[in-house]
Amino acid sequence: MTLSSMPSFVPDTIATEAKPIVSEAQMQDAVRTLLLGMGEDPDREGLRDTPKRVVKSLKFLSSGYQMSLDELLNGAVFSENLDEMVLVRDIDLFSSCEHHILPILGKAHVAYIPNGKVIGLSKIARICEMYARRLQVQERLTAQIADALQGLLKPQGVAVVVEATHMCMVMRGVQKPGSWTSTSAMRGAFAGDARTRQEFFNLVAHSAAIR
Ligand SMILES: Nc1nc2c(ncn2[C@@H]2O[C@H](COP(=O)(O)OP(=O)(O)OP(=O)(O)O)[C@@H](O)[C@H]2O)c(=O)[nH]1
Ligand SMILES: [Zn+2]
Repeated sequence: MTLSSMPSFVPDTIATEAKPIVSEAQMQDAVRTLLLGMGEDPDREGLRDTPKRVVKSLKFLSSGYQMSLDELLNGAVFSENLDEMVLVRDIDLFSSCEHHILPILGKAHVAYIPNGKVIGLSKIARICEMYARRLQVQERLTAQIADALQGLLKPQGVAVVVEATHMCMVMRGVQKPGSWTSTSAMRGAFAGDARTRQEFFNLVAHSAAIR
């Protein structure tokens, strides 16, 4: 099964009712335990506020679970009788891999062909951010961005390419700095029409040529 034909296999939001309530203090205690496990002294001056900082940081990096498409969209979908491709490329992405909670750093290129509706350009980047600020695998992040746009705009098609490097493959584990992973999700015309897909890839490649 190709990525483009893969169904979206993870719910858009995580069911809140099933989630245990974990207090900020419990989270900080857990970080303190991790520091002890790392052979550190959590009471030394430099680390005294670290549990608090780490919890704050983790909450930010997972804040995408608290966001909704409706909220971030803020009504910025406009009726337009256009059918030319819109591409926003080189959207910086900072996500966290769900296996190691280490950074995934990269860029997204997102295109769609309208079908009576266009979306505020910044909202495309905001959609990328919402899904990036969750624990992710790159393939799912890519598919979620595509499916969100497909659902919101019912466009003629959506294409998303994500190029990223995974710190879990760079700083640890297999230790391969310089390795980049490309994932794509094609919907509608981009999945069904090779020429449309090619036009998208040409535009994305052009972006690489001018950087
Ligand atoms: N498909 C996919 N795999 C990922 C992603 N991020 C991390 N991984 C992989 O998830 C796998 C987890 O493998 P495990 O063997 O369970 O974990 P590990 O012992 O830490 O593996 P190593 O990274 O090989 O040391 C690794 O191969 C990672 O490279 C991602 O976004 N997509
Ligand atoms: Zn990882």
